[in-house]
Formats: sequence, structure tokens, C-alpha cells
Amino acid sequence: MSAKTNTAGLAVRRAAAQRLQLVLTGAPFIPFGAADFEDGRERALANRLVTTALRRHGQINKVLDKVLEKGTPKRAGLFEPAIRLGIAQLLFLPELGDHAALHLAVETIKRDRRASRFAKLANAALRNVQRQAESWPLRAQDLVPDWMFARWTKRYGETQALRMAEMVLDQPPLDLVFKKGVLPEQDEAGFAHIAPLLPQSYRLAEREASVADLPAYEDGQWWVQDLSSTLPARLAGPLEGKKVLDLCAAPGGKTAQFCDLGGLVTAVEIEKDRLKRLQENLTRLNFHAKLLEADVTQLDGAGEFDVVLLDAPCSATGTYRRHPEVLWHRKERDFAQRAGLQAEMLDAAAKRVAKDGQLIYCTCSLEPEEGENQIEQFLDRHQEFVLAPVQADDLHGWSAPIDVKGYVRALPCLELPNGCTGGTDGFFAARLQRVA
Ligand SMILES: C[S@@+](CC[C@H](N)C(=O)[O-])C[C@H]1O[C@@H](n2cnc3c(N)ncnc32)[C@H](O)[C@@H]1O
Repeated sequence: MSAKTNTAGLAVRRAAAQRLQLVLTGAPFIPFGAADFEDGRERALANRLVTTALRRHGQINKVLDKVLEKGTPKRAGLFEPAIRLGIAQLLFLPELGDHAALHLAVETIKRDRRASRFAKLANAALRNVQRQAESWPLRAQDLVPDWMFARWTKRYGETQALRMAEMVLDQPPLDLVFKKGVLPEQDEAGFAHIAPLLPQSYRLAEREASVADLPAYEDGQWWVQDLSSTLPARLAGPLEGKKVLDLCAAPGGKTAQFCDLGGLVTAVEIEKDRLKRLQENLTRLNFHAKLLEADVTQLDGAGEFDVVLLDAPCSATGTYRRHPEVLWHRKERDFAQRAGLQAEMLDAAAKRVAKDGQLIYCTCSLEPEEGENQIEQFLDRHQEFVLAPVQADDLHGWSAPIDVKGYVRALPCLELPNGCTGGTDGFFAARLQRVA
């Protein structure tokens, strides 16, 4: 290894350790951008290191339990993130070389004021990992917390739970929604590798450019939206001339769908910056909606919308392939707490639905407290609503995400339309109708 590679390699490991440290203390992972690393290869390496450590977090926990008998030292600065990155390289990125993995992890620790006194410990632990690299028992179920795996098994069965756990290793694909009547140009100048999922939804088989550099971005011909996230708005049916209230709307994937379907859309969002982003997204797409910066639970008005959609804030466990850290940041008790706010929001949303109108509720959660249970409790509180079960026709004949009660329960490991591969985000949606 040349001195130059070594210095650059160390800078990448140090930055990766600092970024991973933030995530270990509860922050979401924000990928490195051009401002962090001008050199694209260094940037890609830093992102790959942190992402691998996060996707493999549960398995690395098990390895750490074995090689650090007394546990991870406390108040030890970059010790924990650096040793995690070292293990991630040794076991899961062998092409980067064992020597680099070990040496650069230990150097990162040596040069950190708080961690340096543990450099020998790190060295011994990483050598131990290296010696036994072939024999660590790396189980798929360890990719998610034990309590969450037990929940998934109870709810979805062991086979699906294992498949879902394995999917934390996958880089999620990029799905685009094209405006009504627009078809992607399928050639080298346009989208050479794109596959249809459902009407208007396409999957990019290869992502070679950043989103803003993809064809026709500036023309506003399409927006990014994972397949399962498009399902709730599809339940509304034709919207020409209908009044639609989109609650918890930013960044606006569903707002765009409603505008595209011809709805007269009012979108509500509590966070100013996110509302601004929503407006920018609509402007690029040349869509128009009335935007309100407001708290859904504090809105005035009653019975004036044909369709109300509530995309409630939730644990977001369904997005774990994009954000593997959600699996480790969540606690089981969180679900019940969030469910209280979701119920309050649902009650507020219900007031705005006109007679015979629809209320669509959705979350990107895999947890029943934020999905099925929420709706069953809502129907107990609100006799003026009934469940309008989702039919395969509502989803253009795709029945895989519809459960026996007529809820949309999209699991990441679902069989996709048109034989597409690559999974989807976890999502729940229910459609209710106001009957009195
Ligand atoms: C799951 S995201 C919505 C995604 C969006 N519907 C889409 O399709 O792009 C939830 C949003 O709800 C917003 N939110 C959270 N609490 C809210 C409240 N009390 N009132 C209004 N918006 C809220 C959050 O700021 C966040 O933007």
C-alpha cells in the first residue's frame, strides 16, 4: 500500500467512522456527497463502508459479542464505529483487503483521542475476526433485532420473515412514476434499462446517474416513487373534478399522483421546509395544488372532500432497505406511542370526508399497531364509516399485496407485477367509505 493510498484510505475510514458514530447515537444516515469527498471513488467507498456496516449491523453485533468479552468500551470515541467498519470489511468486503481493513481501523482508533487507549484491544479483536473469518455463524435472522424478527415471524410466518430479513442486504431499486400519457423513451438517449411495474410505474434496472441527471428530469415528465408507495393513491379511482385532501403531504409523491389524476388537491404539511420541497416538486412537474402549512390535528372544516388521504407519520419500518438504521433505532414500545397520534390524526381526517366520500389511510410500516389494528379501532369509534375492501381491479389486477380483509399489506418480499425483481418498500393502506 503506497503512502498516498494509505493517507487517502485513512481519511475515508475516519470520515466513515465519524458518520457511523452519528448513526449509532440515533441520527439517520446521511450519505456522503460531493461536499464531503470531491473524489467520486473515495465518496463511493465511504458510503459503501457505512452502508455495509449498517446493513450487517445485527450480524456485527453477534461477532462483537464474541470478540469483546467485556463488551464495547464506553466513552471510547471512534472505537465502536471503527471496529464495526473493520469487521464489515473483513467479513463482507474482502475485496478491499484484510490488511487495509485491520490497519486502517486500528489507525483510526489510535488517532482518536478518546479511542486511542483501546487500540491494542481493537487490534486483537480484529485479528481474531480475521483468523475465524470463514467460521462466523452469520444467520439471516440476525440481520434484524431479535424482537423484531419474532414479531415478523408471528405476523407473517418464518419463511417470509427470513426473506424480509435477507432483503436488508439489498440496495433498493429506483422506481419512477411517469405522468399520465407519457411513456419513457426506451433508448440509449433515454431510459435504456427500464421495466414496467404497474401503469405509469417503472423500475430502473440500472441506475447510472443521480436522479436529477436522468433523462427528462427538468421537463417534469416523472417523479421518484417506490411501487408500494403508489398504491394508496391508486385506491381513489378517477378524480377528475373531485376535491382531494392530502394530509401529511411532503415531499409530495401522492400529491403528484392526485394532481395527475385530475383532482382538485389541497395538501397539508406541518414542516415548513418540507412544504417548500413539496412546492418545488410540484413546480418541476407543472402540477398545481393548494398548499397549507398546518397540523392535521388542528384543522377546521367538515365534510367537504370527496377523497381524504392520511399518510401518517409512523415507525417507517417498511423502509428498512433504504434506511437499515430504522431497524435498530426503533423500540417495540414506540409502536403503541405512535399509534396514539395516528388515531388522533385519523379522527381529524375523518371529519373532512363528505358523505359517500373516501378516507384512505396509509403508513410505510410493517407493524399492525400502525396498520390493521389502527383501522379496526377506528371503525369501532366511527360507525359512519365502513371498510371498502381493496380489489385486484383497484391495482390493475395485481392481487399480491391485498390481504383477506381487503387491506393493502405490501411486504418487501412480495411477488411483483410483470416478473420484476428487487422487492418494494413495506406499506399498509386501507380504504374506508363514509356512509352516514
Ligand atoms: C410519511 S411522510 C409523508 C409522505 C408523503 N405523503 C408523500 O407521499 O410524499 C409524513 C409527513 O407527515 C408530516 N407530518 C407529521 N406530523 C404532521 C402533522 N401533525 N400535521 C401535518 N403533517 C405532519 C411530516 O412532516 C412528513 O412530511
